[in-house]
Amino acid sequence: MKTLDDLLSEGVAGRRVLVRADLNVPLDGDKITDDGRVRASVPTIKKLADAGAKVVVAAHLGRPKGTPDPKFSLAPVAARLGELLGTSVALAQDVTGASARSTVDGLTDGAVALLENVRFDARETSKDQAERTALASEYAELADAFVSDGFGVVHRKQASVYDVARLLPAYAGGLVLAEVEVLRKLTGDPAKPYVVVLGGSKVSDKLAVIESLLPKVDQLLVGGGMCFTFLAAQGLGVGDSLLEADMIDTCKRLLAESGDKIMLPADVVIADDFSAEANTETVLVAQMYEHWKGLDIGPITVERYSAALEQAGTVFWNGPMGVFELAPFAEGTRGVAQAIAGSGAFSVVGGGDSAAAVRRLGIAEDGFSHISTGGGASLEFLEGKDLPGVSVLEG
Ligand SMILES: Nc1ncnc2c1ncn2[C@@H]1O[C@H](COP(=O)(O)OP(=O)(O)O)[C@@H](O)[C@H]1O
Ligand SMILES: O=C(OP(=O)(O)O)[C@H](O)COP(=O)(O)O
Repeated sequence: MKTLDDLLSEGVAGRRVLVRADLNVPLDGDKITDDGRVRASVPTIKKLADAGAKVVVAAHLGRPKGTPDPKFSLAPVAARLGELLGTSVALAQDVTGASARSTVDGLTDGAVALLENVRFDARETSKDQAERTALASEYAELADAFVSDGFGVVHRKQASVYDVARLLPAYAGGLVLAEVEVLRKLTGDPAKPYVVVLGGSKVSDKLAVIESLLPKVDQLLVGGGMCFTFLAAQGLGVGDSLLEADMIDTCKRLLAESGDKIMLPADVVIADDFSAEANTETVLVAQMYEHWKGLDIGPITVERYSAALEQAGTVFWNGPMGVFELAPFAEGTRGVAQAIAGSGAFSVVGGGDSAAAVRRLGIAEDGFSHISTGGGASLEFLEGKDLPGVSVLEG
């Protein structure tokens, strides 16, 4: 696999280099609430710019529906990236259209431009390889070389992650290399017990991962939006909580096959609305109300999960335990984060929101051995799955 250092030693002055970064940050309106991913992307971009490249950054934000949507514009990200780089970053108004082409044509050596959200073009995430390749060819026309540095997105077989790497000379960026190196420590011979904590809201993505992860771990602690499909599989009513109904049978089977490894919440914080002003109650999982939503794990659960984490030799955590962005539902995530940070285990936390939660809840970052920018990407790596955005670089 060729790396950023190889590209730099080939010489990049005056060459256009397309960098796929993961700039998918949490926003409150147009305010970035955690800029961790932007910061993590700076070193690679800066090295290229300092070496005189014309740097063209491609990234996604959220999950727009394949068409331009101002809510998902990268404008706030372009501004923040410019502040961190100490230079202005031109934002193209489209992905590969007239604005992108003229923005790239206007770049001087060492300057940086950002394309608009790549997911504004439906071909980016298409299942049809020909469609993705057509878009990838348009990216390839904007650059002479490609650097894959968006670790958080390397598990996606998408045009700006995978297909473009087949059309341009492609190199692994510093962030991708660093993340893979740390995560390898978890796939070798992790110190036991190896405890994985899973939560968050990308339920179907992550339920799919559990099956292959279970044989590798000693204990799986489930919280966040993830837990309700398991609780439903146990025959419990979960009200209006996040539920992946077509995965209930899978969860039943997983509980039957590996129930001793899977820990589920004993109590949850429920609310009559998805809001900080909602009425809330803490109830045992068998007592959830119809039409209320489970938005956090409860204190009994935090205590049990903390006890398991105290014993751990290795911990991997992805996905907040609740809607930590709203104060009434932040305590589960805080409690589990504190338990991991205090455990003394080799600990990795991964995922845009999980990493943001650590910082926002004021948990000391040095309590974790590594804070990864990728949640789903880390999980798929730990599962032993091929990461298309990495293996494509291996040729
Ligand atoms: N019980 C829940 N119901 C709905 N959303 C939840 C729940 N618990 C956590 N979340 C949400 O999950 C989101 C993060 O999920 P995800 O993207 O899977 O994590 P990460 O970015 O760390 O990989 C957060 O915005 C959080 O509010
Ligand atoms: O936020 C991300 O992943 P994560 O929530 O698993 O950390 C990445 O930017 C990938 O986004 P996607 O899951 O919409 O493809």
